[in-house]
Amino acid sequence: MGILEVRDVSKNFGGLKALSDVNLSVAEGTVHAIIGPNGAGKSTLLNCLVGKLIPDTGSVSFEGQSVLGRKPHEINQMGISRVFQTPEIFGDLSVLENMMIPCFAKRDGAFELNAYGRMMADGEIVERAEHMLEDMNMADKRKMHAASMSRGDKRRLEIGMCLAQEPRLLLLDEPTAGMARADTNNTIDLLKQIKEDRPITIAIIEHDMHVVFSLAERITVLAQGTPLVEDTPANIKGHPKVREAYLGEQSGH
Ligand SMILES: Nc1ncnc2c1ncn2[C@@H]1O[C@H](COP(=O)(O)OP(=O)(O)OP(=O)(O)O)[C@@H](O)[C@H]1O
Repeated sequence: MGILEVRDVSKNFGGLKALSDVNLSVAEGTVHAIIGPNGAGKSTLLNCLVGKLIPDTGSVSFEGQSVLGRKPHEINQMGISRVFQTPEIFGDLSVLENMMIPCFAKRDGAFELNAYGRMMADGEIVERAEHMLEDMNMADKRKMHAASMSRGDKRRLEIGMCLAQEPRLLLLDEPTAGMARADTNNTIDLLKQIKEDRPITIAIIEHDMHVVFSLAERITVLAQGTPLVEDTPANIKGHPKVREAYLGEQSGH
């Protein structure tokens, strides 16, 4: 059984079948990519995993426990962390202050704005955040305003903030969307490093095939709300059904 098990999940929006009978098993410790043309249902599926949407039918379980009916923050506490398409960082705070927030939340269960002063004076949290920034190769940027960093560094910080919560499953929603090639390659290297250093499982939605084939060990291709095929990258590359449903549409992106 995988660390994440999706069984017969369907989701309709009015008359539109966004997902129909989706089955997906993500093996522990792997990088599993979910690809597919625009409108295939990738984001809808991801939203069903993190509690932002509730499937009409089917089940979703993480480490054998159902996530359905739980709120996003409860699912996060179960060990699933999600990195959004647009970096979710606090632009007005420094890089170090940003990193301190998930470190504080991990230790104390939650972060509230009125805890800010207490957090700033907390040596253990400062130390933990500095350690995480070193891990992310960002120690030299600790005093920078988060808003003033490049898109690639913002993404690096955000991924680090997710890792500070020590998730066992990291969900990435198009982590390189809108990035220049150099930032994309840095993000690929960072994710490879994270994978090497930690016993973590990664599920990634991505349009950029360079990113997918650089990272993924398994690939599920979604088309019109249904998994078309799941296989290794080598087999997906040459699969006629995939070429027809997806790779043929690459020029549209
Ligand atoms: N909240 C919603 N209300 C109505 N329809 C929706 C909603 N969210 C998604 N859809 C529809 O469901 C289908 C699947 O959308 P989804 O965003 O999951 O696809 P996707 O594979 O993530 O696409 P993209 O690659 O463009 O992000 C699409 O037809 C979309 O228009």
